[in-house]
Amino acid sequence: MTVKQFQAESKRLLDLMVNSIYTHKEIFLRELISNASDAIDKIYYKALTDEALNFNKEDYFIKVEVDKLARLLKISDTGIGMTREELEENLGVIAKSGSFAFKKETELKEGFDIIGQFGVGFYSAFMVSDVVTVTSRALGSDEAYKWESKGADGYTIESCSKENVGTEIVLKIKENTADENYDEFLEEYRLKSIIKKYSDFIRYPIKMELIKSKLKEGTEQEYEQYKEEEIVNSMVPIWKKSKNELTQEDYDNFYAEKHFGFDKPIKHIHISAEGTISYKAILFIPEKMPFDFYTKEYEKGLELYSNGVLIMHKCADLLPDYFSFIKGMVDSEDLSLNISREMLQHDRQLKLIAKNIKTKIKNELLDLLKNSREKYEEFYKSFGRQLKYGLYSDYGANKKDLQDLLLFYSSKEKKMVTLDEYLSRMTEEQKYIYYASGESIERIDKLPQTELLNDKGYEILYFTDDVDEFSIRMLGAYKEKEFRSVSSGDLGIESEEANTSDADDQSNLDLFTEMKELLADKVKSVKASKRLKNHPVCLTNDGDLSIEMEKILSAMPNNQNIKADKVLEINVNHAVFQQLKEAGQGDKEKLKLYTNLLYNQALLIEGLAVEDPVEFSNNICKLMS
Ligand SMILES: Nc1ncnc2c1ncn2[C@@H]1O[C@H](COP(=O)(O)OP(=O)(O)OP(=O)(O)O)[C@@H](O)[C@H]1O
Repeated sequence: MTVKQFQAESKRLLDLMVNSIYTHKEIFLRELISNASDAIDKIYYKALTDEALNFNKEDYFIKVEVDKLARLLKISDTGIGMTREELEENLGVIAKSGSFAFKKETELKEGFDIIGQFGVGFYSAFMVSDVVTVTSRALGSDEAYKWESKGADGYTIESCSKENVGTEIVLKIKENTADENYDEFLEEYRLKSIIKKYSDFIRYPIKMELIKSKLKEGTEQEYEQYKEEEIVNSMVPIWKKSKNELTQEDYDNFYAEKHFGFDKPIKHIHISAEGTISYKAILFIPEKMPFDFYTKEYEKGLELYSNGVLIMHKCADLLPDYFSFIKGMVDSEDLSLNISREMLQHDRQLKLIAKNIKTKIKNELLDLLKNSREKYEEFYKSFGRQLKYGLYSDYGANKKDLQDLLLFYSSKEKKMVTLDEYLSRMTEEQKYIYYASGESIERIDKLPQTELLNDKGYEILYFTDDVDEFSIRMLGAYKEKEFRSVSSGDLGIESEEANTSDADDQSNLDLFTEMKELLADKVKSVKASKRLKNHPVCLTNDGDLSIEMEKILSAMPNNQNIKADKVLEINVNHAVFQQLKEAGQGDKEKLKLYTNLLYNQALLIEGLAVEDPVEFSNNICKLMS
């Protein structure tokens, strides 16, 4: 029998397969089952158009059988089969229109992960087997042919006999090597789990003979083994069912079965889109944060199916980072099974799907916020931070999409509020949306900087998350209202307060200049406060960087010691100020002591560390004695 040569392209691919060190070799089974399913589809469609043909669903199935001793794995189908010519054409020539050819030789040599990047169809069988034998009888033919190959050296074709129409692929599974275990592909239970994982939703039954054990009749402890044929796949994908056919439990089960999370999702989104793009998707909004969510290990993405066949476990391109918590799957008939990861990024269909999904998720979240506030707040506790990251990532490109999903604690309402709710309560003369940053609600409650605003009855949003201020800075304004920190130099309040009347008289200004000199570059200036009521001092900032941001930046690993420009504000109506004034008029030592004490108090209130605790404590003693 003459050995025929493969086409050059096919030979290259085969070489790669035979010598592959790819770690997910199990996908060969997905590829073969997918081909078998396609072959049954073809008969099915023929039957739809040809009255002479009857499609009897029970006659159509895929079967996976193992002969452990002989190291053989057989995948057979009752599909359309192949003629001799088709065997030559389909298996001797690489069918891919260029996905493979488009990679340059050099890239392939450098270990380009072709298998991971491309579904590779039939040839993937050579990753796990030494010899592949395909026996096929085409629909309408009495003859059958056997195609056989040991890999890149070529293949043979001869006629043979086969009882039924269809194709049988027998793989001679490789022997184990020091690094690779091939025996697993001869274990029924391993095969079953591979089928469940990748081909669960193939429309036709995938049958396997599984060894089971049962109690021997008449005994109480003796077991005997027997074989039983089982359909391994569930066949109908839940996403292809209509929404009214499904219960909440169905969705919850699907979530659990797919290992999307251990919690119960807060909401599912079942999409069935048709039109310019057609796809189906089931997405979940989880309730609890996965333990690794805010670590590098966490991988975002959705399962991607092409017409019921899983092509990618985590397709990251389907989700923007700020929705990285979303779990689920997408199935589209418009996507090729063999699309590469690289090509996916540029795939127009996929981009459209991703855009569509993004809008749907946003709308569902808005709906949750509007109609199930409690649930939304629960969700926000876990993932609000991610939404806020989304605000400032990509240079704020997504801020419009995300701004209405934000929640902050309100000084007035004593609960989480949206920016829109804040706006609805603003009075006409209120210029800005005010916020205060701090470690916790309790701490912010006590911040002296909030006194004036509270007095005026203005609502303050509390920023307790370290991303808050950064993301709000990116947002800049909400519906044309700018944000303003309670610590910022200008609060935009026309001061009709009497307490500032003598604040700027010359003697005070001289005193402040002197205090500034004593504090040197610790502060940018010392001045009379317009915002303090009961507290003697506070720190505010002059410039873009707030004190809160300074704290966050200095806690980062690559701390560059960036400092906010601090202003020490003094309450000129406070009893302490009189003492300070008196000290300033002659007792320089006392002025130094008071200035230091006040400055350190302001640091403590702000949650900043006192620079020299020993000196601070000595100063208190000095004051007492
Ligand atoms: N079990 C089968 N029954 C009938 N024809 C088959 C079978 N397996 C493979 N073929 C034929 O061989 C061709 C090549 O298969 P291969 O898996 O390499 O690529 P493909 O299936 O065309 O591509 P894709 O995997 O992207 O669908 C198929 O298109 C099909 O015509």
